[in-house]
Amino acid sequence: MPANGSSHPARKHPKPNPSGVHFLAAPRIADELVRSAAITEADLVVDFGAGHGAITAPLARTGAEILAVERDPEFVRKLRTRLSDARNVRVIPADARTFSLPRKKFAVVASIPYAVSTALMRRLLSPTASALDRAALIVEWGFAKRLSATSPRDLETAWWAARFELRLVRRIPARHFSPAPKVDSAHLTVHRRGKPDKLTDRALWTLLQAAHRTPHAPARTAVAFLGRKPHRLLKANGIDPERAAAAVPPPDWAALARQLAADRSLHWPPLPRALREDRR
Ligand SMILES: C[S@@+](CC[C@H](N)C(=O)[O-])C[C@H]1O[C@@H](n2cnc3c(N)ncnc32)[C@H](O)[C@@H]1O
Repeated sequence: MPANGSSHPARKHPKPNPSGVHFLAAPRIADELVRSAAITEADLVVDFGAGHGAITAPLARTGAEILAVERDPEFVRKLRTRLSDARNVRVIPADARTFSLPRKKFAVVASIPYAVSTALMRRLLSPTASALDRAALIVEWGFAKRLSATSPRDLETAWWAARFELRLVRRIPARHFSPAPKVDSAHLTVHRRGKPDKLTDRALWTLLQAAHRTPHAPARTAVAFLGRKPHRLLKANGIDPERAAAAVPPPDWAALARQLAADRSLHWPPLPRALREDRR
């Protein structure tokens, strides 16, 4: 075993790796990842792209029920051998993009393959029916920066950030993976902000859509359609009416949506199907 404590020695020079498989070669980072998700015996946890079990093994030690999802049959075989004593781990040969997500509350702790990051986050964070409670993820650095930005750059990210707290915990240098990828990664945590009712979700989506239709226009123009006094409405909710609509933090739009949803004289269009259920 190499000095870094991994069974997969880190290479000095990145080799071409078209499959995008980068094994975590730092057990300390895997432990931190698991700890940051506060996993207990009561949890159901999915590890997407389990590989050789760098994250599955410390997850197994928490006593939680673990679903280790892996697409590569060779890795599945090795992982089953490695974790044959762990009765709380089920190794599932499946594609993360089509695997049936649990219907009961679950957490995700995983180093997700870069190539499927967006598709997977969309499945986990977009549908109101998603039972995801929290996640601790290793993702590509740029992706983590984009997701955790105070002002999301697009409507989809704003929807995610309004309903989940997306926090960049720290940068993880490429040297901690084997083979080392070209770019650094990040430890990103995800926590559900609460379970809003259906009307609040509909009001939120309508507000975010309006804000991102003309992202640079002042927030007051985004709420003009409501036919209320935009200045007063926004100020009462701690939103600067002159601030660019897309720069208003999504949780502020969510607070406004909660208030507006309580007003039964207002009507909100239904959510698109992709925001109600998982469309694999
Ligand atoms: C970045 S590696 C992480 C491996 C391991 N979790 C670790 O941290 O060392 C990504 C893993 O995801 C697997 N993978 C790639 N695409 C996948 C997909 N669509 N569904 C499931 N697993 C996938 C790869 O085979 C690989 O094992």
